[in-house]
Amino acid sequence: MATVLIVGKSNVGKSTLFNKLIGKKKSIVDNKEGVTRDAVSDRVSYFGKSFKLIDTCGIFERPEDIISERLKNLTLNMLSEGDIIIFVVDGKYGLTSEDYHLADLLRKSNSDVILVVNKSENEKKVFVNFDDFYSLGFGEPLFISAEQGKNIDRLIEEVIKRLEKKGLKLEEEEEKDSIIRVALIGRPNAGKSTLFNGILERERALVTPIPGTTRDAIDELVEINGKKYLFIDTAGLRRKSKVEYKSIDMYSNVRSIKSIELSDVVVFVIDSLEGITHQDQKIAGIAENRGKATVVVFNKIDLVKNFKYRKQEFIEHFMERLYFVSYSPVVFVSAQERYGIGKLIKAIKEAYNSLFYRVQTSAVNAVIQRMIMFSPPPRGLKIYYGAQVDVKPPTFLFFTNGKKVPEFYQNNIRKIIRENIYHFTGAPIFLKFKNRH
Ligand SMILES: Nc1nc2c(ncn2[C@@H]2O[C@H](COP(=O)(O)OP(=O)(O)OP(=O)(O)O)[C@@H](O)[C@H]2O)c(=O)[nH]1
Ligand SMILES: Nc1nc2c(ncn2[C@@H]2O[C@H](COP(=O)(O)OP(=O)(O)OP(=O)(O)O)[C@@H](O)[C@H]2O)c(=O)[nH]1
Repeated sequence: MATVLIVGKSNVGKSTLFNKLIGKKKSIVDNKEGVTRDAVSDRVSYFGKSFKLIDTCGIFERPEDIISERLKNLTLNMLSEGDIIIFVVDGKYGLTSEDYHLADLLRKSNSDVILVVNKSENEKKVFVNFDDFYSLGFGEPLFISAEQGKNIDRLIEEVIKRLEKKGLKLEEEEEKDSIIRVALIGRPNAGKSTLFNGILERERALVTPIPGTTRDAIDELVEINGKKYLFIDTAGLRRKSKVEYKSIDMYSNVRSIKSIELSDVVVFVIDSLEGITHQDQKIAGIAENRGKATVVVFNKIDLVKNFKYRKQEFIEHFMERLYFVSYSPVVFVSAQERYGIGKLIKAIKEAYNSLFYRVQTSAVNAVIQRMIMFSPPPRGLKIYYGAQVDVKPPTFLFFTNGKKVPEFYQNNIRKIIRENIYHFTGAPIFLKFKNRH
């Protein structure tokens, strides 16, 4: 993967910039000098393109400081690893000998350098030192404010332009790993244990128990047809001693939410005789919110009289109560009679694959343009173009004129994507909007 390093003396805002570029909080930001101790690395994703970003530890001027010396050597070794170096200087306090020293090193190492003047929210102040920045010898500097997000997109675009000019491939690969993490969630007595045991038995699965993240949780790695599934928090499910675990907290919010967080696919087990409750709705909402794939299981269909003729009723019940995850596959099962289990496994796999599916930018824009024509956005709102920018969950970014996009129109966009490009069965679609200017 193409690699970009952030280099600069202490306290110029490297960690702040790193966080801004990756969009998460990862390195520690502190206004004491030398707080960033180790190099941190992560991926920057931008319109389906990505590169690896490394926040280097600071280079310090005092050779008598042993730790700093070690860090300095580390950084020097790293310079050779970077395809591009983002050299950060401080626009608020201007240049010091450290910056010139570092510039020398960078020139000697033949690195491709983008000079970035951070803390440039106050342009007047910056302009006092304008010539100084040129004198570093890296051409025209880019003035940014990591803290306020100013010119961050321009910086990313410049990085991408230069990386591509070097012939480096930036198209994102799928980041699927080989294990599908599954949580079985449902009210007490819905039949989760019976279902889990049914899966193990019916699929003649290979099972490896793994201690989970909470003290009394057990995750189990199950291999079905050569594919690995990690079932999250099966402590209450496997060999249930009814007295020990019965009902107490398998549906307590905290425990369910924890399981949801750890999983890729959430399987909602519903007792067909009881139907979907308010609690089920709440938990499904949480799963959707966290970007998890969902599968809905109506269990105990052996107890439903005339089930064959009543299937549609259940579907309608699902659409009414769980309309916000209406993209989920619905599977009818009798855990006790081991019926429907193969279909359930297929649905889990499909939902998981949807999480990672990527559609083409041209397709997104074609359908969005049509949508704008036939069902125009509310007055004052303009949507220009967009692209899928991420997976897990599939996330789309649209450029607008900055007007708020109402919820109903966002739902229209999702619907249009599902109906005309890819259905993303089981996966939520996240939307982001950005002012073009
Ligand atoms: N005014 C202003 N301050 C900033 C900006 N970016 C970062 N800072 C501040 O500068 C200080 C240093 O930021 P860091 O991101 O920790 O700097 P660093 O280069 O990683 O520092 P070391 O850990 O010492 O290497 C913090 O107090 C930040 O809040 C900016 O764009 N404008
Ligand atoms: N008839 C019928 N009974 C079922 C089915 N699935 C589960 N049951 C019964 O429903 C009861 C509850 O099943 P469990 O598997 O213990 O349910 P659970 O969701 O694990 O329950 P908690 O541990 O309380 O959360 C048991 O008596 C099961 O035998 C089914 O498909 N059909």
